[in-house]
Amino acid sequence: MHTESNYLISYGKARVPLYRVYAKPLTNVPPIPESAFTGRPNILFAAEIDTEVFGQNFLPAYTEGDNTNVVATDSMKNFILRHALTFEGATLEEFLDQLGRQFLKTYVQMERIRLTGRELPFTAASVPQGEHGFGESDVLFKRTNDDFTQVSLTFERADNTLLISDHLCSRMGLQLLKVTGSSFTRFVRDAYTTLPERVDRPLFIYLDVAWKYSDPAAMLSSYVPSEQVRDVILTVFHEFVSESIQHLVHEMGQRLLTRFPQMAEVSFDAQNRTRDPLGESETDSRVKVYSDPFPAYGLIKLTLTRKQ
Ligand SMILES: O=c1[nH]c(=O)c2[nH]c(=O)[nH]c2[nH]1
Repeated sequence: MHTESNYLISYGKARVPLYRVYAKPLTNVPPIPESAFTGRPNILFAAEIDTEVFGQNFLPAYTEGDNTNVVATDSMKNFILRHALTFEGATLEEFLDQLGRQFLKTYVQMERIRLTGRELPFTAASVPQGEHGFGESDVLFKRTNDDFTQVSLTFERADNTLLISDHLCSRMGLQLLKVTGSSFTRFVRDAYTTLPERVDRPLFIYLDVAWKYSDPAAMLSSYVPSEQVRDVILTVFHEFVSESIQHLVHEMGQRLLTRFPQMAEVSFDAQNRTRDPLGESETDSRVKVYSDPFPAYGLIKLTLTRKQ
């Protein structure tokens, strides 16, 4: 006996790691004033891929133990790795676009699929180059815990074609500390307020930024590299004297919408990780020491959508 229920179900494989070597270099990226980034060699193309299958036709697997419409998640892992070998593109967006279409073409059992890719960041080692000083190795790469690209694409069937029904591109995990040139003053003061007004504070933020294209096809034809998005964020933070994180992310969002006309929307998740001042030099007021604050952190969000 089962109680009559509504079901929301999905299944898939999470965090399939792949390390593809000698992928196609990314070249001819149009330069922007805030960034030196115009491409990358892709000697090492490393990412983690998640698959999530949605629909109702595999509900019998849950309710009756009938796996007729279930694709083993182990096969999904093999499918991803096999296609990584033949991938001829240069971006995570292209890889997920091809992979999503191939999944739905191969498996009629899948109604809708969401693929998420997270770059595993590596940087080329800096090595001596004879008389030319130091330069980037073309064989040795160093795994970093740096910020990274993340892309999520959802594919579904429509009549006889496949379409991207949702997408989100992002740069995740930025951790930025600006030592001077940020303030936070004139906020509500009452019996609960202990925070002093700070005209100049060392602003430390954790930041994720995400964007959507007006037309998802522009992801391939008019690609926005997350490295350039990161560099726009760094430039704005460097230049702008903000009154708050709210003020800062708004300025970043406006600059991104101006710089990239193909973006329809940009959104931010910012955490305030500013440290508490613990000491100041008596001889040089620029010299200060900070330490960890109370462990809870401020959370600031913003979504900017281009007006039609
Ligand atoms: O930039 C900030 N925004 C806030 O909303 C806030 N609140 C707070 O205590 N410190 C800060 N800093």
